[in-house]
This record gives sequence, structure tokens and C-alpha cells, in this order.
Amino acid sequence: MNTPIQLAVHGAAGRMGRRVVALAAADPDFQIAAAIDHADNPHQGEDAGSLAGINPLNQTLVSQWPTAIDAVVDFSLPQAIDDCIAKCLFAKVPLVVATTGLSDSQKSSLAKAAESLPIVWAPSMSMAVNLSMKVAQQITEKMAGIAGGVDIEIIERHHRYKADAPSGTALKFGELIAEKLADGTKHVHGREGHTGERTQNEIGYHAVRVGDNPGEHTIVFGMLGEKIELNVAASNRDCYASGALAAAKWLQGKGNGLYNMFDVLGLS
Ligand SMILES: NC(=O)C1=CN([C@@H]2O[C@H](COP(=O)(O)OP(=O)(O)OC[C@H]3O[C@@H](n4cnc5c(N)ncnc54)[C@H](O)[C@@H]3O)[C@@H](O)[C@H]2O)C=CC1
Ligand SMILES: O=C(O)C1=N[C@H](C(=O)O)C[C@H](O)C1
Repeated sequence: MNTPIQLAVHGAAGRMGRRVVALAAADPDFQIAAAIDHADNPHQGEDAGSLAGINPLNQTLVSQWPTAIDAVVDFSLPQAIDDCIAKCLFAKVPLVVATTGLSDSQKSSLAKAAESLPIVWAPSMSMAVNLSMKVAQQITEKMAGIAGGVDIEIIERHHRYKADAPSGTALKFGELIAEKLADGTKHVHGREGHTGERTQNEIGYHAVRVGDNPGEHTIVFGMLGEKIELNVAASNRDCYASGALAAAKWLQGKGNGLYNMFDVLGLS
């Protein structure tokens, strides 16, 4: 058996961080080397396993970064990302970034850091979502230029606690679909008031926040007389956590560069 990957989970007390801790602890390829969260998190000092609802791991939630780690999986907040990148650069540790809502300057920092580190960055670690992105591109390719036109709208539904809107995944769907449309696509976020008729060169985005929904995306391709709806929905958060862990394994031994889940899943 290979030596387990010494894994640091960044944002370990969060909804996602806890699932990453639980799934990594059940996987012999990993050993939890650190469960990191903000110094002000009220769970600091608690056992990371107990926090994740599994047996104690003898790893308490900490705010300090350890030295001996082989990979970092991050599900935190945009304000935590700059420090996370700096720490990984300093320690030369491969990084999986799952946090959404990053600013343009943070995206540039990630690209810069990827010149010195292998990094996987994706707004959704789910296999079903990444496959659906490819399907959405194929549908768009076939429909662009169709007589009568096609209206493409992206509806995302998430739990009430989500901090960013629209979801990183919805924005990525839109970016990938726009690649298959003529130049000059407008990205329209919600509609209100006397909007006038819908134009043909827009993609609409609608962010729904309801209960405990762990993430659902519907891409509507509306034509005159018929429609296609491509729906991809999580039943729980483990699709994201297991995808991030697959990315952390895939990164071992990889050269520097900014990779995504298409690369990890062989969908590029
Ligand atoms: N790429 C993907 O597949 C997915 C991405 N996400 C994204 O992951 C992020 C986290 O989502 P949730 O777990 O639901 O949020 P959450 O709010 O439950 O957890 C965030 C955690 O980050 C911690 N944190 C805040 N500042 C920190 C710092 N400076 N250092 C370390 N930890 C810090 C918080 O204390 C909290 O425990 C969001 O951006 C979300 O959109 C969520 C699910 C899937
Ligand atoms: O915050 C969440 O929960 C999720 N966020 C990601 C996003 O913004 O796309 C991925 C997933 O949909 C869950």
C-alpha cells in the first residue's frame, strides 16, 4: 500500500469541510494532517472527526498551518483565499480550490500561483455537473443559428445560507455556453420592470435560495414550439467532497499549472 497523502482541509468546520474530513478519514489513501479554519471559528480546539460526525481523529481544528502536508483541499470563503494561496506557495503544496465568488484579482493570483504549483480550481467538483457542462456545450453548438432562435437561461437553486450569487457553477455554465455562441453574448442577471422583448444574444441567470438545497442547476434551451431543460441536482454534498478528494489524488506528481475538473475527469 502507498503512503497515505497527508491532507490539509481548509475551511474544515464548514458544511463542505466537514464532509471532506469525513470522506478522507474513510479513505486509506488519505491521512488528515490538519483541519484548518479561521481563528475566530467557535469550533476551534474541537476534534475535527467529532465535528464531522465521525469517530475522533485526534486532530483538533486549528488556525495554524502545519509543515508536513502533501495536498490542500479548500472549501472556505473568498476572503480566506489569498492567505491560502500564500501558504501553499510557501510550503510548495498542491492545492484544490473549490471556493466560489472569487474576485478577478484573486483569479489572477491563482493563475500566477499555478506557475509555481499544481492547482485544480473548479466551481463544481461534481462529476455530474462537469459532464452536464459538456452536454450543454454540445446542445448549444447544435442549436446556435437554428431558425427561430434559441433562448438560453440558467436557473440555479441553493440553500438559504449560500453567500454568493449566482453560483460559480451557473457562471461557468454561462461562460462555456457563450464559447459556442457568436461573439457579443450579454449575461443578464434577473429581469424586472419594462425590460422589452428578449434579445437573441443574451444568457439569463436566475438565483433561487431555498431551504437546504445542496445545489441544482437547470439550463433551459427555449425555442418556438418546444424546449429542452438540462437539470443536474445534488442529493447531498458528497459529490463535491469526493470530487475534491479525487482532484487531490490526481494532483500528486503533476507539474505546475492551473487545472480544472475536466482535466481530472478526463473530459478536456
Ligand atoms: N467547487 C465545489 O464543488 C463547491 C464549492 N462550494 C463553495 O465552497 C465554499 C464553502 O462552502 P460551505 O462549506 O457551504 O460554506 P461554509 O460557510 O459552511 O464554510 C466556510 C468555512 O470557511 C471558514 N473560513 C472563513 N474564513 C477562513 C479563513 N480565513 N481561513 C480558514 N477558514 C476560513 C469558515 O469559518 C467556515 O467554516 C463556498 O464558496 C461554496 O460556494 C461549495 C460546494 C461545492
Ligand atoms: O455553496 C454551495 O453550496 C455550492 N456552491 C458551488 C457554486 O457556487 O457553484 C457549487 C455547488 O453548486 C454548491
